[in-house]
Amino acid sequence: MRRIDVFAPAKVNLALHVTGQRADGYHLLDSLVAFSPVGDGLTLAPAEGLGLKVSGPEGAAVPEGPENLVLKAAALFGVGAAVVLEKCLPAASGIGGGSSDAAAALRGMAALTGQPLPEAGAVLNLGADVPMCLDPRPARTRGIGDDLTPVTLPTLPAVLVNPRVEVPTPSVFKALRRKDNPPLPEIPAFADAGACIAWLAEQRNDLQAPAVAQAPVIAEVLAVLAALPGCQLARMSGSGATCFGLFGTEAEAAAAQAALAASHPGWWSAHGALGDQAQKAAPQLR
Ligand SMILES: C[C@@](CO)(OP(=O)(O)O)[C@H](O)COP(=O)(O)OP(=O)(O)OC[C@H]1O[C@@H](n2ccc(N)nc2=O)[C@H](O)[C@@H]1O
Ligand SMILES: Nc1ncnc2c1ncn2[C@@H]1O[C@H](COP(=O)(O)OP(=O)(O)O)[C@@H](O)[C@H]1O
Repeated sequence: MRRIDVFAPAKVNLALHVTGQRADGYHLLDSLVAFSPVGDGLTLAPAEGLGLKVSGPEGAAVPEGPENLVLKAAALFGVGAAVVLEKCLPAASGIGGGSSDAAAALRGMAALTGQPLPEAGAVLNLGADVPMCLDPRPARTRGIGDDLTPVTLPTLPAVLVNPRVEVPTPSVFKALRRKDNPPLPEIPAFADAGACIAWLAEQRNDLQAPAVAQAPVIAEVLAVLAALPGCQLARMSGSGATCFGLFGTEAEAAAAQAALAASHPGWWSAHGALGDQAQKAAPQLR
């Protein structure tokens, strides 16, 4: 029987500037995103009806019913499928796990059925982060996350850390004081990872301060990351609470993650070079 495997990479907001708010309450963003080789795995097979089984180390935190974004995405194709989600990314953590799962389900269902991907409006309806996760390459994202411009970035060795507190995205946006912050400047062509990190250091995540106010442990995560040998920049992703540290080499990032896992065994962490995961995320027929 045909079976499709699809990888759903974590999304990282390297910078996230909140530049305005629409009449419907959604915020206008100007963000630079890249994708991690760490993520969730989906397997899809033909079936009479639509069904989902969730497994994996982080599976207990996500719903298995129709509210799971994987089922909402798969339902857009109007045919049955048996889907297994291997959940490795912490849920509601600012690295778009649910959005990336939904995007992977769309890629997988298109491969399984031969149908085209749903139109842009239906994809965006699943979540503001789903369009950027559909083709997981570095991009500048504007609008509410749906206006995408591909960018070329050097790969960025990184450590991801989540202190295991959930900060709901709506409450972080609500707590934001200023909604009319300056956008990103023009994104230059970076000579190497060091030049990119130096430029990123001048940018911001405008959601970081309101997230820290709701979950002060995020400040501790940022301080611990910044103190790891070789860490050149520590920042929060999305609406948190996951933070990332950027390093000069993958060996430094791996060593830093090992040290952090030993000193803070209660925190989730992972390492890998942020960049273009489109190839790894392409549906594989088994
Ligand atoms: C903040 C970001 C940055 O990439 O990432 P995460 O923290 O979710 O990873 C995203 O904008 C989140 O995208 P996503 O999680 O898909 O959002 P949605 O489900 O569409 O919206 C959840 C809620 O977040 C708020 N929201 C979301 C996006 C946006 N541009 N403005 C908003 O105000 C709204 O209150 C909305 O009801
Ligand atoms: N497949 C899924 N994975 C994770 N969360 C999901 C999924 N489907 C639905 N959700 C719900 O979506 C919410 C946001 O999850 P997620 O997309 O991981 O957040 P974030 O984008 O902040 O990392 C959670 O509260 C969770 O219950």
